[in-house]
Amino acid sequence: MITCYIGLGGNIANALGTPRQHIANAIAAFYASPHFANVTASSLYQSKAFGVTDQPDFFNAAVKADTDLAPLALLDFCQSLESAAKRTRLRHWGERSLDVDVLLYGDDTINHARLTVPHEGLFARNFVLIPMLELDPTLMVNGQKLADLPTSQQWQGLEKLTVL
Ligand SMILES: Nc1ncnc2c1ncn2[C@@H]1O[C@H](COP(=O)(O)OP(=O)(O)OP(=O)(O)O)[C@@H](O)[C@H]1O
Ligand SMILES: Nc1nc2c(c(=O)[nH]1)N=C(CO)CN2
Repeated sequence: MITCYIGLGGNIANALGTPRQHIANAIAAFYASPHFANVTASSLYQSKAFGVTDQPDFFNAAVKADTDLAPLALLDFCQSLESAAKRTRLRHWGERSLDVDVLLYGDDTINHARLTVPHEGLFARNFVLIPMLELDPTLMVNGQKLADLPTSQQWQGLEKLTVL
């Protein structure tokens, strides 16, 4: 079993539910699947949209779990959750009903056409870092203690998150 971190996000409702419901359903799927053990989920966070800013606030959360899935099978599982939420995605970095990303897969570095791990932008996105740190305040990635990042340059200019 490998410990993985998954990032969840979304900011628009569709016929199947609100972004909060989509995230809650996705978290429930990790608890329900036989491929995951020791599942823990962060709080839900709300933040201003990062990148493309003329869109509704995002909801984000993270999941930590031990998995027996290989990396690409884990990505398939994440994408099946997006499909189950009938993912709506309007533009690059734009509105979406549900985004499910593989953030970390053990200590592995993966550079595959379909999968980059650690997830690109992980270090620069507070809506990813803060939920991950809630799950493990001592988390290290590539020799970098994530808890040190909020004081770094990359933290500047990002909106403070609200715990719901
Ligand atoms: N760590 C990762 N987690 C999830 N998807 C990844 C990862 N690394 C690469 N990908 C690839 O990224 C592709 C696009 O993902 P997605 O549609 O969520 O785009 P995005 O990064 O959210 O940006 P966009 O705004 O263009 O949608 C996926 O098809 C997947 O193969
Ligand atoms: N706050 C926040 N902003 C975003 C997010 C997100 O999940 N949270 N996802 C995006 C597209 O991947 C673009 N901007």
